[in-house]
Amino acid sequence: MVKEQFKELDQHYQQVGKNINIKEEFKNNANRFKEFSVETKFEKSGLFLLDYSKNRINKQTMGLLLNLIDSCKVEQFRNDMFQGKKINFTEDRAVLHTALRNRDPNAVIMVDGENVVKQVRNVLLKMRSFTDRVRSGTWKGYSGKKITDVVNIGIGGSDLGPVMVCNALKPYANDKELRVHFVSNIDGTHMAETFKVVNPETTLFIVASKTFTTQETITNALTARQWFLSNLPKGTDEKLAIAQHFVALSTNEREVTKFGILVENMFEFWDWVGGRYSVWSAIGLPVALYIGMDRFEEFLAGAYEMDTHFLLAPKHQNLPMIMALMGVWYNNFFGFETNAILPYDQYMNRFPAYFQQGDMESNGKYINREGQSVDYSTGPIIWGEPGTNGQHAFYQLIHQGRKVIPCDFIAPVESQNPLGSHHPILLSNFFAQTEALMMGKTREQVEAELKKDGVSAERIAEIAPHKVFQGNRPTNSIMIQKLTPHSLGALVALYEHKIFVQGIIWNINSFDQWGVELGKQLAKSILPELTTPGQVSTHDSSTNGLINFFKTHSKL
Ligand SMILES: O=P(O)(O)OC[C@H]1O[C@@](O)(CO)[C@@H](O)[C@@H]1O
Repeated sequence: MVKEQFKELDQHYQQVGKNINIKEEFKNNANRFKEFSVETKFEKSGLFLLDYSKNRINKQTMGLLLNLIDSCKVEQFRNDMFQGKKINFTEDRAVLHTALRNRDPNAVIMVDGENVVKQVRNVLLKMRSFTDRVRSGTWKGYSGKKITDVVNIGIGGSDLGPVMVCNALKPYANDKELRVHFVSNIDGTHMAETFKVVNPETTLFIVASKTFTTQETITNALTARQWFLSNLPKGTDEKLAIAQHFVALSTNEREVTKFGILVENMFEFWDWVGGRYSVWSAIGLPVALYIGMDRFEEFLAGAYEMDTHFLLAPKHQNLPMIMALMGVWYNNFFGFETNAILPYDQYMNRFPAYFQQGDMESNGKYINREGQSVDYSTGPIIWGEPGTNGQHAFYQLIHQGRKVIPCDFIAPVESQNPLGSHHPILLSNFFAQTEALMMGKTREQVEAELKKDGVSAERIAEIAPHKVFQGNRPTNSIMIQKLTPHSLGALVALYEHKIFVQGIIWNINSFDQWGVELGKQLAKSILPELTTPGQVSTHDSSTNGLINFFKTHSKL
């Protein structure tokens, strides 16, 4: 049964859509690029070009896809989100990561009778004062030395965002002055390797956890505190030392205090900030420490520009809506189940990973807003690596595999490191890959090339089929002027709103994450079994077998 709003599109897909050949579409329409691309210039985030012409669409397709925006009431839900309505209905929460970056001095966004914008701005002021003190050396460690290293202890949205942004905005930092390190995995290696490279005297630990109950984070934080205290010179005031070297980012003051971090060293955020949407909040403190508060606020401002675009741009020129509709077209009609994000910028090396959580934790669901199981596909599998590296790893499958992978190619016009001919070479690959994926290479072209190279007819007959590229492989190309705090903020917000639009079209709640609970629950019951004597028989034979293999051979 096709979702009611998909009916017309499904007809179009069956009659026309599934046979669209992009190369043919270009041949028959010299204006195709113009008609299926959006170029916009943001005041601060600069130029943005979305070229979606290399997709399996024609004008009729786009018209029908755009109808989904109306038939699924996307704009109504969007306005509800921005206004603080509790659209996260399973947790009875508003969804207001947009409030965190709202730059309108007169903004009023009410949640439970409070103007949340005031709270947001108070925390930003506190972050600014703190980062200024740490970066200037006014904030000292227990031995009177300035902070040289920040260790952010967090996982999921309390890690991936700061990691991605610090990597992407490294040109705006000064590693000689202040380095940031990230510990997320409960695997002791993560903490142990970090201890090797930081000096407790000059290290600031940030315990980042929205709930302040996440097992990995609290365990890592306790280990860090123990390591820190064990390195304190005899007679040092431990409470004072903790106060100088540990801060918390959380919504949970009670647990923060219980851990031993002073309330004045806690940077708060709120339950209407989803973990995977929290980099704009106090969770962004490591970013602000690394690149400075001014740059962090530029990052916020870039996102605010994209928010405004999302609110005001007509749907046929609305970047998040178009990106979302391309994804729905492939996910729900072609059955292409993954989406590769391929940034041609080494600084964006953690961008795909960031949106693995952002997208898959938002839309990896099967129950709709009415509590029923849906019978259509929802969130895609998100993956990707920077270009050109991916070309030497998985592009074989993207070009000639049986699975079609819709890809987002992203590149800056300007490099942060204009070294020799590197950037033109990088961009020549960026341009070539989407052309090759779309055009392919016919058998005739392959044979003509081989013949020209003097290859024997017999060898041509043998090798030619392997060198044919079917083409018609869909891609989006996004070009920005340069990777800056502004443009990165806008780009991240673009993807956030793409995810939002798809979730509304799929009629699911993109803002809870009940699916992460069962594993945690079972892990909690297994943990004590690993250290109590004797064999385990409380599980299925596989889990019992695995646990007992571990217990037999472990030195624990
Ligand atoms: O910030 P915290 O509360 O420690 O949660 C960390 C991460 O854990 C989750 O899997 C939820 O449990 C992600 O949604 C979240 O970003």
